[in-house]
Amino acid sequence: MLPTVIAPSILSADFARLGEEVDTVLAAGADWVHFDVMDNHYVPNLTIGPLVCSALRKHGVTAPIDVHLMVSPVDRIVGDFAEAGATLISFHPEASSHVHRTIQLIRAAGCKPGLVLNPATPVEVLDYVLDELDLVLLMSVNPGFGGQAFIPSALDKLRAVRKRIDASGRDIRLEVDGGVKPDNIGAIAAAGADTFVAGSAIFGQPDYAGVIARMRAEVAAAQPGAC
Ligand SMILES: O=C(CO)[C@H](O)[C@H](O)COP(=O)(O)O
Repeated sequence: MLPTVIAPSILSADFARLGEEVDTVLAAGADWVHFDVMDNHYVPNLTIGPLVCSALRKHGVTAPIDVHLMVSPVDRIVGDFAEAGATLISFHPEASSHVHRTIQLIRAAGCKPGLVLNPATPVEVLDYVLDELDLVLLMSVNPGFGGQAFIPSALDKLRAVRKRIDASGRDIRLEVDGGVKPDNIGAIAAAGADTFVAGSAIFGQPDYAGVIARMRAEVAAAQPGAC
């Protein structure tokens, strides 16, 4: 199992103070910045684009920026995010006509590619492309909004994807996103996730460090050896 990554989703941050919010959450122990891009087309919401990613880099953010594209079509925006400083870029197979080509495009742009599975997307979508990926992002809510409840069937799906990743023998991260909280993160970790996105659970509390520490402790208890 790869070391635990806690990736707060800035979707729930105070956008009027975004640079400060990101500095605070990283100082509180977060590993990555999870950057949710919504286009009001693939999902019914509209958020932020490459300009904001680039502004965070100019502000001095050096942590990995984990860009989750909820955008269709996806290919033409990949280069802009790579130039803006994205570290990882994940996309939904439903938003690409040629999934393998989009993965190659992300890697050629110098970023790590990830594929995102919605709650109703079968795990078979990973067939023939898993070995090309650095990350599988499993949605435990339907994409589009923060603050939704974790869909319990995501646990079985995590176990199924974990088996495939282990069988591949490659260091592919298994990330989960949606409704992740201190009181369910242990079960999520036990099901095989190593990378945890949390928006409202972290930014909705005054003590970011306290929430992140509790999350890490729950993961470590569920996955002895994780840190
Ligand atoms: O991608 C997302 C929604 O599409 C968000 O990252 C996700 O829902 C995180 O928010 P929360 O932790 O509040 O559920």
